[in-house]
Amino acid sequence: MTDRPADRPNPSPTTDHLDRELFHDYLVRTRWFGGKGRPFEVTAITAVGEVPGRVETSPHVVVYLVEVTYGDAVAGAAPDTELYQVPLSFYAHPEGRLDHAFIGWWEDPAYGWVHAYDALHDREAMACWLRSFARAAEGPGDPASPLVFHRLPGHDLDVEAHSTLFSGEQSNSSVAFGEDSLMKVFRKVTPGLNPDIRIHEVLTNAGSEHVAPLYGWLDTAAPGDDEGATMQLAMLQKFLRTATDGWDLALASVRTLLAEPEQHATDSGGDFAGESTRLGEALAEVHRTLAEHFGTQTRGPEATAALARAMTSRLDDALAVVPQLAEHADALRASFAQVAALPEITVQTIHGDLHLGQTLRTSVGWKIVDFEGEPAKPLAERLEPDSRWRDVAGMLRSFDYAPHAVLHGLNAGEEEEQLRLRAVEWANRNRNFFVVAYAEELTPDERTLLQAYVADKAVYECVYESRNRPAWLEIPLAAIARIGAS
Ligand SMILES: Nc1ncnc2c1ncn2[C@@H]1O[C@H](COP(=O)(O)OP(=O)(O)O)[C@@H](O)[C@H]1O
Ligand SMILES: O=P(O)(O)O[C@H]1O[C@H](CO)[C@@H](O[C@H]2O[C@H](CO)[C@@H](O)[C@H](O)[C@H]2O)[C@H](O)[C@H]1O
Repeated sequence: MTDRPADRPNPSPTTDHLDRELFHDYLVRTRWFGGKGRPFEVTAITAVGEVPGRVETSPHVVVYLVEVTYGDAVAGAAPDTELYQVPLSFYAHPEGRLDHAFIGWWEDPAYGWVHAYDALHDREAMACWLRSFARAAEGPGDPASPLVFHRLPGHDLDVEAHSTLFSGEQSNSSVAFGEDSLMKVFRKVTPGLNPDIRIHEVLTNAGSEHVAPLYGWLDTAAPGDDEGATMQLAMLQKFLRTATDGWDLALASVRTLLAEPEQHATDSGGDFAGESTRLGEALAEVHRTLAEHFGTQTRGPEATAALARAMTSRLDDALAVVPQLAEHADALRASFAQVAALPEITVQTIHGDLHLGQTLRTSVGWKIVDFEGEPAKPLAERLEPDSRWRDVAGMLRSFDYAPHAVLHGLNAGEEEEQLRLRAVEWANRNRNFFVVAYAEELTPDERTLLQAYVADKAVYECVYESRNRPAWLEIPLAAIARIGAS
C-alpha cells in the first residue's frame, strides 16, 4: 500500500486530477443512480474526508460527493443538479475481487498511484467504517476529520462482523455487518437533516417496538453554498435477523388463497387478517409516538384548500404522463374538491411513503423501515408535517396491489372471474382489518380525507408504474376506476 506521507493533506483538497468521465461511466452502471435515461454531466467532485478506522492492512477510504447536472432542462429553466455519495477504496495494485466495483486508476496527490473502487463493495473498507462507528462510542473523533460519527448508547457493535452489500433494487446502499448491525449509506444526498435518521432516533429513544433501533449515524458539513448546513451520509441500526418483507408475505397469502379459489379468504390457510391487524396496531403506535415527540398542528381551511390544490396539481401533471387517467379526471377532482371543503386538517411527522415493502415481519412483530419519505419529493417537503391518513392510504393501496400483482402474473384462463373475486375479497378483508386496528372509528371528515389520499396515491402510482413497470400500470388505473365508480 502506498502510505500517505504524514505531511500530505488528507485527502487532497483539490480533485482536478480526477477524470469526471470515469465517475459518469460508473454512475450509469449502478442500481442506485436516479438519473438513468437522462443526459447528464459530472460537474463537480468534492473530497469530503478519509474514513478514520484504518489499520495497516486497510485501504485508504475516502468519501467523495459527485455533483451531476442534467441536460434536459426546458428552455430558460435552470438545469437540475443532484449530489451523489461515492466512497472510494484506494489500493496500490488492482484488487481482482473488486473488479465489478472498479472506477479507475490515477495518481492521487495525497496517496500516490491508486486503483479506485466503490468502497461499499469492499469488506476492508466497510470494516474501517464499522470501527469508526465503534470508536465513536468512546467519545468524539478527530476534530480535524470532516466526517463525524455519532452513536446512541446501549449496544456494543460486533466489529469483527463481515460486511455483506444488499443486492436488491435500492435507492441507497445497505450493508449488513454479520447479523449484528445494518448500515444504510445514502447515495443521493441533500444538505439538511435526513428524516430517516431523525425519526429513527426519536422512535429508538422512545423504546418503540416497531422500528430497528438506531445505533448511530455519520454526517459532515455540507459543501459549497450550503455552508453551515449538515449533510447526513449514513445511518447504522440493528440488523433484524428474522425479518421477512411484508410485501413477500402478502403475496404468499394471496397465492395460497388463489390456489384454493373455492375457499373464501376467511377460511384460507393463508388468511392475512391477523397480520393486517397487527400492522394497523404498529402504525398507530408509531404515529402516536411521533405525535407525542414532534407534536401535532391543526390547520384551518387554507390548509385543506392547499392540499386539494396539491392533489389536483399532481393529477394535472400525471395526465401528461398517463393519458388513460383522463376518463377518471372528473371523479378524482370531485374527491379532491371534498378535501377543500374540510374545515381543518391535523398534521404531524409521518412515514410519507408507506407500503408493504416498507414493513418487515420479525419473530417479535412488525417493524417499519425507510422513513425517508416519498422519493420524488424534495427534502424540505419531506421534513414538513403531514396527515397520518397519507400513511394509512399508502397501506390501503398496498393491500390492493398485492392480489392484483399476483393475478397479473397468473394465466388464469377460465378461472379468471373466480380468482378476481377472491383477489377483491382478500384486498377488502385486509384493508378493513388494518383500518379497524389502526382507528376503531373514523369521522366522516377522516373518511373523506382518507379516500382522497388513496386516490392521490393511486395517481402517483400511475406515474411511477408508467415510468418503472408499465405492465403494472393497470393496477392503480383499475383502483382509480373503482374509486370513480364508488
Ligand atoms: N434493520 C433491518 N434489518 C434487516 N433488513 C432491513 C433493515 N432495514 C431495512 N431492511 C431491508 O433492507 C432493504 C433496504 O431498506 P430501505 O431502508 O428501504 O432502503 P432504501 O431506502 O434504499 O430502499 C429493504 O429490503 C428492507 O426490507
Ligand atoms: O422505492 P420506494 O420503496 O421508496 O417506493 C417506490 O417504489 C415502490 C415499489 O417498490 C412503490 O410501491 C408501489 O408498488 C408496491 C409493490 O411493489 C406496492 O406495495 C405499493 O403499494 C405501491 O405504491 C412506491 O409507490 C414508490 O414510491
